[in-house]
Amino acid sequence: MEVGFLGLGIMGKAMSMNLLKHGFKVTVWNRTLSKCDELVEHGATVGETPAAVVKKCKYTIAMLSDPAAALAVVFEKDGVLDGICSGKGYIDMSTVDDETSTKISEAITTKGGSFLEAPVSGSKKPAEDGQLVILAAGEKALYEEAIPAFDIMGKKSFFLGPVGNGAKMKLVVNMVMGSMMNAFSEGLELADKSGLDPQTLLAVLDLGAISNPMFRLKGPTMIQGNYSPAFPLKHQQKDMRLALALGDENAVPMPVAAAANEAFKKARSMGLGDKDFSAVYETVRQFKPSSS
Ligand SMILES: NC(=O)C1=CN([C@@H]2O[C@H](COP(=O)(O)OP(=O)(O)OC[C@H]3O[C@@H](n4cnc5c(N)ncnc54)[C@H](OP(=O)(O)O)[C@@H]3O)[C@@H](O)[C@H]2O)C=CC1
Ligand SMILES: O=CCCC(=O)O
Repeated sequence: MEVGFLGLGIMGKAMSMNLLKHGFKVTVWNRTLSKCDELVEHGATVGETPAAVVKKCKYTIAMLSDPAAALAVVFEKDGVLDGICSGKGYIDMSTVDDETSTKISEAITTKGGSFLEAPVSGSKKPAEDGQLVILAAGEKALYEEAIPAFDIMGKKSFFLGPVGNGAKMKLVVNMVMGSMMNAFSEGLELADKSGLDPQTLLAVLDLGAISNPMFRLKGPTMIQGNYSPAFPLKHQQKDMRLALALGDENAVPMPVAAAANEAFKKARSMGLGDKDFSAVYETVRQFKPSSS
């Protein structure tokens, strides 16, 4: 099977590499061209523009940073729309809002192509290991055709109905995750400042009702102050912002998520946007009294 892949950041690189390793023919494109090199070493070919990739491949997947990037790659000159036509499928796996996804879907289908949104749960390591959770919505026939690729990239795929439902599900999940990360950061700091060993807190949390993979994975590195990016903080803040907008639209009060968003914004203002989202811990760590 031949697929195109647009966007070779942390996630796109791992996902396209997995497709290559499992025998797919992959044509890649990335705005910063040099990021294609490693994929080429593993057998990928490079398309000069998104349009060139779409013209070459029956199916094209995108994994881009945010709504602005997802829209630019489709609508700008030599973008996806310049290559799409009947018989071709476009699958956007970026985390965006439902309005962005709907705009892209309408443009693709107007030109005769088919569209699926398919954002993912799971980060760098699950992407490398083919263990993502895929939250697809849009054209059911394209979903079924994409299953061989989804089965390589993920451990479970959901089909959630019309375009927008995948984007919304992803934003709800990441809103919960971002709120949890802030509560966890405060807990680590509270343990430390009140004379407890944060490592013991991790052991206690892991044995109780709120044990979860995120605390288990991120706790030890947060205590070390190691924020090597798996999920960049700027993207988590984008997801909180988009989830809060969804809350506005549906009149859902979300005071916890709003506070978490402020903490991520604070972290960005501290220059932590490209660090892992767990670096939000630094927003509570920095307020420790200098005498302590
Ligand atoms: N990292 C994670 O754990 C997860 C991330 N996600 C989501 O997946 C998406 C990608 O995340 P991730 O790989 O971490 O992000 P990265 O920041 O590592 O990569 C972003 C990609 O988007 C491209 N890009 C940004 N702006 C533009 C633009 N204007 N035009 C064209 N290309 C652009 C970048 O190109 P360039 O290299 O040129 O900058 C790069 O390929 C995001 O929506 C994120 O929220 C979802 C699940 C987990
Ligand atoms: O969008 C990023 C999600 C990260 C994760 O699910 O671990």
